[in-house]
Amino acid sequence: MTPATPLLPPAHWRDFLALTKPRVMTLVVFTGLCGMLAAPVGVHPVIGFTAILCIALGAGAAGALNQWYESDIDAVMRRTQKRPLPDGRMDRQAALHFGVGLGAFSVLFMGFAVNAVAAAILTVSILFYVLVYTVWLKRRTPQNIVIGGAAGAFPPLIGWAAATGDIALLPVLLFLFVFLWTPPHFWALALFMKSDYAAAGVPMLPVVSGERTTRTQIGLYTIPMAAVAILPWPLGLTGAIYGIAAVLLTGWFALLAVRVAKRTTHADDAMKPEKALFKYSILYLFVMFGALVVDRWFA
Ligand code: HEM
Ligand SMILES: CC(C)=CCC/C(C)=C/CC/C(C)=C/COP(=O)(O)OP(=O)(O)O
Repeated sequence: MTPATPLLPPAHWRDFLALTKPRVMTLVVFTGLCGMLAAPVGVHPVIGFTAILCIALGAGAAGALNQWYESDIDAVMRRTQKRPLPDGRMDRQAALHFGVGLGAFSVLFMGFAVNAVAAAILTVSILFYVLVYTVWLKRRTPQNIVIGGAAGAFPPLIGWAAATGDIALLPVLLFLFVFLWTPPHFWALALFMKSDYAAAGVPMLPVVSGERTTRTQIGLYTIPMAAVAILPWPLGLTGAIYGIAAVLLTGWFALLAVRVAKRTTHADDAMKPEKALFKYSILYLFVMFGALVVDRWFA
């Protein structure tokens, strides 16, 4: 007989906030904002604000549903053990209702207040993160983040669509850029979090195929990522501000990726190259999208 689940008191608002993965989502929302600001048409500030709010709420909902589904894994990994569900600070039903309610609200609000195209892409990204990545692929294949990672690449498209009601070549390139950035971003982290994933039985690339393959794959994905990062400039979609920033920032990314790829065993660096690449990957995406907006507005 299964023991009855003890009734938990209502969770603190901070725990609901933690369910939305606020730190990761800042970059998701920022790329959405930059996608909107890079569009060739002005947006009414209220509509613009609403669109960004909806991306934030939708992404938060996706994060909550992800945590609802995988609290068993989160309970095993040191990095995630203190989350509200594995730590027993929140009732599972509450997390589920919060995620579904917030997700539905974000999509409907986007649809009614902004436009149907933005609402449709937001729906796809939430479903992609929750169903394709979390439920279907994460526990099955080391390609989980390659395919499922597409979810996190949609926000620039959503932001652009919120402004124009349409999609175009530049936001598609931005989608591809984040899509190709995700494997080096995540596998760099997975290299130094390998034992956590192994303990939880999650088939991340370093666990299944080993460190050597992961390092090579990071190097390989960096090549098309770099090409797509710079491409908007020669295509005339951006000016030299973005172009020069892209060349320099991407050059540094490539250098770090080569250091990760070449590393064979553990040397005594101040910081392991994979840790340096992971940290830089976040700063890199922030600055690249910032440079895009500066270029489109001031060039
Ligand atoms: C499937 C794709 C991805 C996976 C599996 C992944 C995984 C992770 C993990 C495990 C962390 C450590 C966070 C933590 O300590 O809880 C992290 C950090 C982070 N990720 Fe990703 N990520 C992915 C895609 C993205 C995307 C698309 C973005 C934004 C565009 C992003 C932005 C960030 C940021 C900003 C952080 C740092 C958070 C902090 O400061 O704690 N990630 N990522
Ligand atoms: C609606 C919308 C724009 C959604 C975007 C959601 C999205 C794909 C965000 C970035 C990806 C992310 C948080 C991965 C965490 O992986 P994980 O879930 O394996 O990490 P964990 O081990 O920390 O739970």
